[in-house]
Amino acid sequence: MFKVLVSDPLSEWGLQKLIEAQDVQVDQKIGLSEQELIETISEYDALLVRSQTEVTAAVIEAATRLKAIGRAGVGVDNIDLPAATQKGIIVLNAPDGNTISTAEHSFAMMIALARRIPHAYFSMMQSEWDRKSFIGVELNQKVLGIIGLGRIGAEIAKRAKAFNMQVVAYDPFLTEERAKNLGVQAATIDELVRQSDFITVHTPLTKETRHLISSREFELMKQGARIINCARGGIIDERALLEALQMEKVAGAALDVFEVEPPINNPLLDHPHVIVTPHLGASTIEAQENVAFAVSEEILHVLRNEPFKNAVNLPSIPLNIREKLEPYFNLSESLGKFVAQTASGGLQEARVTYSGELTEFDTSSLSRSVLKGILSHHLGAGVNYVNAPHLAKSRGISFTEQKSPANRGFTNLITVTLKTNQDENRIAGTMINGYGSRIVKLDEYRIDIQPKGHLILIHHHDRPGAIGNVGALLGNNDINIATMQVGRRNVGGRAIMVLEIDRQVSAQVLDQLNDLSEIISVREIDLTQ
Ligand SMILES: NC(=O)C1=CN([C@@H]2O[C@H](COP(=O)(O)OP(=O)(O)OC[C@H]3O[C@@H](n4cnc5c(N)ncnc54)[C@H](O)[C@@H]3O)[C@@H](O)[C@H]2O)C=CC1
Ligand SMILES: O=C(O)C(=O)COP(=O)(O)O
Repeated sequence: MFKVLVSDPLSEWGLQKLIEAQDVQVDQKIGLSEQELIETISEYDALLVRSQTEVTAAVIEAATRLKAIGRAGVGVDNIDLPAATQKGIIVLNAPDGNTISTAEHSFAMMIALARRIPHAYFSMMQSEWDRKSFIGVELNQKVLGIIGLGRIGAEIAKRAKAFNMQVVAYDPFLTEERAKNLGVQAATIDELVRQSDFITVHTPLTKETRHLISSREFELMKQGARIINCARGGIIDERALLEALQMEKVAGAALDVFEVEPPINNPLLDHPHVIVTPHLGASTIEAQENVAFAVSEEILHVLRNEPFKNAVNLPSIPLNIREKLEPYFNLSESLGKFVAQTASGGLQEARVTYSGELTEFDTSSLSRSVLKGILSHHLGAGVNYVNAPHLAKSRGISFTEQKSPANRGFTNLITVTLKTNQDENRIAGTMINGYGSRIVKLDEYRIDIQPKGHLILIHHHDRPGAIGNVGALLGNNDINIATMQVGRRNVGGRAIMVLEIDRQVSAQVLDQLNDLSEIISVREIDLTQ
């Protein structure tokens, strides 16, 4: 039974799939302190949060069985991603579910700011009828600067066009084609800041975007510009914003998010030209159902070892590519496991080479599988797709991937070379239509074996009787040989045998094999897990 902890308020409807799953127990414990979370997290296989729960390094450290953290929303800045990645915990989000709600909220904030609706409402609540103090401005024909033209930014752009605004956008990943399709003018951040009457930010909060709008940018702005932040507190420098408001450089600001939430003693809240909401961008019935449903599904997939899509600490693979690569995952991992078991000494370098049709794809996910296979031989079950690159790096193992046009007669080929401080070993495998995966090369020897089960790899001298002696010895020890492959380069030279056997052999039998004449070395290869 998997145990899932929900530590922020999530839509009950959205959670249904998880609650109804026979193999899952869901506990909802809302508003836990960091200490309480640390004390309880070791019971859980998955944790589901929104933006309130701070999933700190200390929480992750205490999470001994956690496989996944699900974020019912977009921003994952409340989760210590490096700590999760290092521990091999998959962090998932629900990036599409709250786009429209947040875009609509940003637009609502822009209009409320332009027409001073909250101030007018507050005045009427004081029994006033003041029609002079709340003169606003139109959006019509104004320039809207959008910083971060992702999902939400793009929805804002569409709506702004309907209001007859001229839209300029800054996003380092904005292509000319996308700008054209959305009818926006691409600009640098300085150009955007200089031209815009309204500026709205829609980037994630990262090292690069922290204080993206600060004193320098406020100085460049048009007199009387208006600012909207419904993305993350900290993208706009709050101190610089307050100064710009006090100097009347900025005519108003609409804020849904703050550097510290909830904001305590934040002077911006007392400024007459600031309007605020308590991080409500995603707070609609629709968005909450969407994100809770999406993240519940993803958590179920991770727990049940099924494919999932929205991991933020794993490279994302488009569905059509994933379908093409799917058959290669087991092969890649088995090649890694196999070659690691043939090596002696400390690992130094691993290289994966893709040939044939595989050169057309982004194969980084397959490389992760190879690396997982290699490292799991040494480091056990703690290695997974998420932390394998980190573990290799932290142990000084260099890991490279390359593509080679030479396919050596195979329509696809994955070759793994593993270098240690004592030797270098190479293995190659392929997928054959209708036959599945095969290991086709070990160092310089051509072979043909299925990468599965218990295997014995023997290096020997190619002399009469060598193979018979091995067969007899295993037979005498009641070990059945399912298949056997022999490879040699020249008659009477060095050769290899790969035997598939029905069960694990004892160390004693391996020693006896080693002692047979003509045998150079014996290795047991376990590909059962
Ligand atoms: N107030 C709320 O309740 C909500 C806030 N958000 C916030 O909105 C942000 C945006 O969400 P989406 O549009 O769904 O994400 P997205 O990933 O689709 O878009 C983010 C865009 O920012 C761009 N970007 C990254 N670094 C940049 C930089 N230095 N300068 C300019 N652009 C940069 C990216 O290229 C991307 O196009 C989220 O990261 C989240 O923090 C999201 C949902 C609800
Ligand atoms: O999805 C996001 O990034 C949000 O900021 C929404 O936050 P929330 O889930 O409403 O706490």
